[in-house]
Amino acid sequence: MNQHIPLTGIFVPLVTPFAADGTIARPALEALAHSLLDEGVAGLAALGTTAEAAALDEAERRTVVGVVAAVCRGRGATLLVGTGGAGTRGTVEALLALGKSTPEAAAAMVTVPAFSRPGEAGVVAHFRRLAEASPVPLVVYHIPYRTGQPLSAAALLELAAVPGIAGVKYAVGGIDQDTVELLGSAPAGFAVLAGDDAFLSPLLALGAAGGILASAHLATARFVELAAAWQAGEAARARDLGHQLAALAKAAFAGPNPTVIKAVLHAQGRIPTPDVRLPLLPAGPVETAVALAGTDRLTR
Ligand SMILES: O=C(O)C1=N[C@H](C(=O)O)C[C@H](O)C1
Repeated sequence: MNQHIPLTGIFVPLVTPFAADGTIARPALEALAHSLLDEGVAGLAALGTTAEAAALDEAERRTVVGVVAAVCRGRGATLLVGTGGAGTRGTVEALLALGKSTPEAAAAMVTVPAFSRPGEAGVVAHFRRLAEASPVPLVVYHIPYRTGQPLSAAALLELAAVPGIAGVKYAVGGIDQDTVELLGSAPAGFAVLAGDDAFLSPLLALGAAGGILASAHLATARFVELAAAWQAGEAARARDLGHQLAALAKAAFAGPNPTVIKAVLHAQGRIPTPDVRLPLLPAGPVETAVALAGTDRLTR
């Protein structure tokens, strides 16, 4: 098992930039990764939802991980890699392959099995099996509005006690009793990372270790500043900045992720096209202009 690296701060799940011919724009991906690290993020996540991982073929996924891993290696940054699928056996195989190909990955981000709705006990058994077999620590990616599988605080705390499970990317679309219970009872060393951009600030206020956030492609240094402000207990400053960044996140998610973010990155000249792959459709001009203006307000 990999050295257990503390997962704190802001992580950006990178978009996959495409060239005009539809291939992966490797130089743009590399430059984007460097620019985010220059702005102070703790690390990068390859092959998140934001990367359109489901629309990439196996060779393209290898390319993305290779580029992002090389940047993280060179910069001493923490690397997370989205891995696995809805089945336990296939996910074990994917984790073993990740351990071989990318042993420096600090953790594999593994989604709660989608679509089969196995129930809480099934989810816990799934992750126990993965953690036993995996050469890489796991971050449970809990996003019930995508997977269809809710989890109580009790189930998440059961997962938190499993050796080899380093944290949870928490994206339940709100804050409720389970959220408060989870953050109040999570063991030391288990990282609760915000995965819903609009709820980053309140989750940090409740004690989250950081966040994995697509909208942190934009106004990156301000997201880093927000995490640092909550860490330092500067509540007034953090609260104000948190509200501004929540507004930016709302604009960045006005279309399906990552359509608006790609459009803004393209408008900023940071990626060669705003292109996304079907079934996603490109962001419209209005959403793009609103998110671009919001980014400009926070970065000027
Ligand atoms: O790719 C990710 O990781 C993220 N995906 C979420 C989603 O698309 O639902 C959003 C979050 O910002 C990061």
